[in-house]
Amino acid sequence: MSLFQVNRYFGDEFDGSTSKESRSLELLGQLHQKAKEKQKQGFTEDRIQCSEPHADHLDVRKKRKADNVSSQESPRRKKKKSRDPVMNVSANIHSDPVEDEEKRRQKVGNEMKNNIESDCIVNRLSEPSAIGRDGEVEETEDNIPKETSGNSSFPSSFTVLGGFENKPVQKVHRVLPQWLAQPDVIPRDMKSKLVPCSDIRGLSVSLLNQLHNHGIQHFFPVQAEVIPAILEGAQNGLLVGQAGYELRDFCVSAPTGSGKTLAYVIPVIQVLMKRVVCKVRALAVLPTKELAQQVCKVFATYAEGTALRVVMLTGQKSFEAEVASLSEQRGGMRRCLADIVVATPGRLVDHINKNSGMCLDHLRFLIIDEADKMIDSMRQSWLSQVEKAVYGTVDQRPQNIFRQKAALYVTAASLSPPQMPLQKLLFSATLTQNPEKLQQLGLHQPRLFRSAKTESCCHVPEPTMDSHEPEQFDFPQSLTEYYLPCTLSKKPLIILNLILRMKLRPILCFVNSKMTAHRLHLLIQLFGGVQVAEFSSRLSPRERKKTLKEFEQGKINLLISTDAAARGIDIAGVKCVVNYDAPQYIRTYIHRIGRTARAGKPGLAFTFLLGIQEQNFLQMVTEAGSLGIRKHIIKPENLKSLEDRYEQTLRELATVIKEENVNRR
Ligand SMILES: Nc1ncnc2c1ncn2[C@@H]1O[C@H](COP(=O)(O)OP(=O)(O)OP(=O)(O)O)[C@@H](O)[C@H]1O
Repeated sequence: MSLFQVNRYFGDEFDGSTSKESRSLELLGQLHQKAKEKQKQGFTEDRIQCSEPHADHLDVRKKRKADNVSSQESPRRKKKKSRDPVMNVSANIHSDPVEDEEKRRQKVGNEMKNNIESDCIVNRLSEPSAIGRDGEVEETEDNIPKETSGNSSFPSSFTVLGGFENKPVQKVHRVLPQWLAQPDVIPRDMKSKLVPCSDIRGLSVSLLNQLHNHGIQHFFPVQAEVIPAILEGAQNGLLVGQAGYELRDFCVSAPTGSGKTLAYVIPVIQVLMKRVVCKVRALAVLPTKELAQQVCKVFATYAEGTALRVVMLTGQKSFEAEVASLSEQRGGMRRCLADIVVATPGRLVDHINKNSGMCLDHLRFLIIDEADKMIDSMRQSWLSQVEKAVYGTVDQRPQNIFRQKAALYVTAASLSPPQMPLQKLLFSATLTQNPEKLQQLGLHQPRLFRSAKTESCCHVPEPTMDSHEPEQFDFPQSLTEYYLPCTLSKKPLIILNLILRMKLRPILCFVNSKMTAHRLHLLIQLFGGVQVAEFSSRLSPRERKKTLKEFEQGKINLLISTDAAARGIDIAGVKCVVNYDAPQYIRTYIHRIGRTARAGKPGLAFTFLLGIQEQNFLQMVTEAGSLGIRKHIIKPENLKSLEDRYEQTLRELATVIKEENVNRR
């Protein structure tokens, strides 16, 4: 017995009562009838088209012409065309009725096949490599223009891909504003361009004495350029800008360690020392607590012997203690206790919003140090909060004749009442040359001071919109840069070799994470022979301060740090910087290596590079304007004697880390 019985479907009308033969004959008859009807229909349509000229008429003639041409074509091509379902209609009319059933079934199959073929052709059009591989495809290629242009057997719903003209995209050249394109040049050579302090006009004797007492007889080039420019703007005193106008803002771009801090500390002290009433007139904003602390110390040093008071707002003290240092209540009045405020942006905003004693109505200087970093933190909108606190709203403004007003176009109305100037002073070793970024700072008629060898060297490469051209920076002249090709496993041995064998100490060593800083510090501590410490956000601000002090005092030979110490930190006597982990960005590299070779003193920078990092890193550094980075190879035999001890230390380290993890839980 068979598992399946195969029955044939004869149509809806077939009820099984008539015999199969008579049913077939009946169907054949129906087919004949349909064929005759179709033939008649075609005949009538032809006659209508002949008698009534129509737009389609031309198409039909073209089609017929194409049919005639196709009849003269090669048999292979003919065969291909005969698969077209449209062409098959007329063939069916004159065919043998017995074969019709079979052909009908084939027709459906052919239609599907033709559609698939058309698809393939369309797809091949977008694949130039596929065209012309064999005769058939070449034939298709010949037909493309005819078929896509209108009367084709192609289903019109297909979109033909490709065929776009490959036009070269033109570079959009931006024109830099004049102040960026033509800056005031600061000579690069720090040693030969020193200017005696007494040559700068407008500095008081007491301030000159202070400078002398701190071993400064000459100003560095950046100081010699910027100090007189700031003093000049303050010739009219604190209340009115030069000739009654709002003052120009300054941007200063000079290498690390070139003395930018004194370039603003000295003139600000000089201008403010004549003040009568204590008000916050200078505000310096810095990205980290350590930097704010350092700058605050410099301000305090040079404010000694004057009535000026310097206050720091970084969160190192409690909020209440900071509030008390800013103002006091006396006789029903709030009295300001700070002339110069040095702050980090977060803490500053806290005081603006929560401390009623924080009054910026009389602010004369807004100093933004590490300006490029501060632009990055602009999302915190600290600057707009400061400006709001300075200019206030119309109703909040005090009714005195001198009032702070945001700088506008100069008109008779804008100059009455006289404007009380607020001048922004921006400083960085890696100041952006991107006008759009600088625009975020709302600068008023800015003036740029930029370090360069000669005036002609000060050309700022114009950025193009489509290519992110690398920015160029100035590197310290007294710095020698090296890179050390190495493998991951050899890195700890190499740093041990630098400090134990080559006697390069103190070393400031940078890593990319606080975990690496901690573990490398443990490893070297366990190895012995080196006074090592770590510096990262793992430590409290108090611990960090203590560590930096000990490093400065020479109690620590090797300080392993994250980028927390990369910017601005001024530690005297750092002879060597090591990039244990290569920095990812050029700005990070410039600030890290800038912790040595400061104030014109010599310094060394070593960067450990894995094979995979070498090419990109060297390209990045060269494009940024490095004075030259040399290869330094440490011979494997130099590391050999350290290896046994190192292996043992690694095992000890594993135990220590395990214990640490247990204690943490
Ligand atoms: N005229 C000068 N004579 C001698 N030493 C100076 C002079 N000016 C500054 N210095 C010293 O040079 C060192 C670097 O100065 P400073 O920290 O201001 O550099 P910087 O340009 O701000 O560097 P960075 O970009 O890294 O912050 C400091 O130790 C400072 O005391």
